[in-house]
Amino acid sequence: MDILEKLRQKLIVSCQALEDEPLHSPFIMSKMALAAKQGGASGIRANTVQDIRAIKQEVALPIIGIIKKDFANSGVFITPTIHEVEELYREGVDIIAFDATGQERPDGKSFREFFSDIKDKYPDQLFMADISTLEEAIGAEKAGVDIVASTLAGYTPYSKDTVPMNLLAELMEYLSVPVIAEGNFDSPDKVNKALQLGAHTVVVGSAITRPQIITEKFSQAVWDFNNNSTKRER
Ligand SMILES: CC(=O)N[C@H](C=O)[C@@H](O)[C@H](O)[C@H](O)COP(=O)(O)O
Repeated sequence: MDILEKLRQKLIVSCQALEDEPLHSPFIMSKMALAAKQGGASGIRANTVQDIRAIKQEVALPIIGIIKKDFANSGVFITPTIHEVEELYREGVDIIAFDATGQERPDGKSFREFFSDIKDKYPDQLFMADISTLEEAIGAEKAGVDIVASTLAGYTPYSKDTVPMNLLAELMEYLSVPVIAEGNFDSPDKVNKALQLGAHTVVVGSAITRPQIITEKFSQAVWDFNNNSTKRER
């Protein structure tokens, strides 16, 4: 069975912790991946060759690989240039994901130029386009990507007000390639709704693998309680 078929209507868990996050460590990400697998995940999304290598030692699940890299001259940070694609290809991942937004890229190329370079070089690799608008999604599909994902909805300056679920509904209407729901699908209800809308699969990250963000939600509940004037004293 091919990878896309294996992932159809399944859960993918994103196991990522950047350098400034408490769980930053390939070892910890590999254990997160194991926990995700035990909880029923069918795939893992991971950042950096080091994390991917550690995760492969721990679980035999399909991997969506990315390399995040910041450039001073560009807002594009998910697998931004052909160099990161080369690193991921050399390591070997089932799907390589990258920024397919309309933002200026660090190498000065348009998305189309970037994609045609990597497709020419690696014709058999599966490629996933992380987009933030319907227009970018249509452009990515036309360019020939294998998968489109809503990952960057809300993260580009011009998509700040986008509700990922609404964008997903639009993507389902206009695209023919498989669409992955990713980015703030942070509850079981939203995962269910995304699948009902026709998402090929759903990627969940922070709500499972970023404990500092999970804790914030509980802290907020405590803060709300303490700042509520109808609070009952005992
Ligand atoms: C914008 C950005 O940097 N997104 C990243 C993409 O790889 C990850 O940090 C997210 O955790 C991932 O997309 C899953 O989304 P969420 O954590 O909302 O379930």
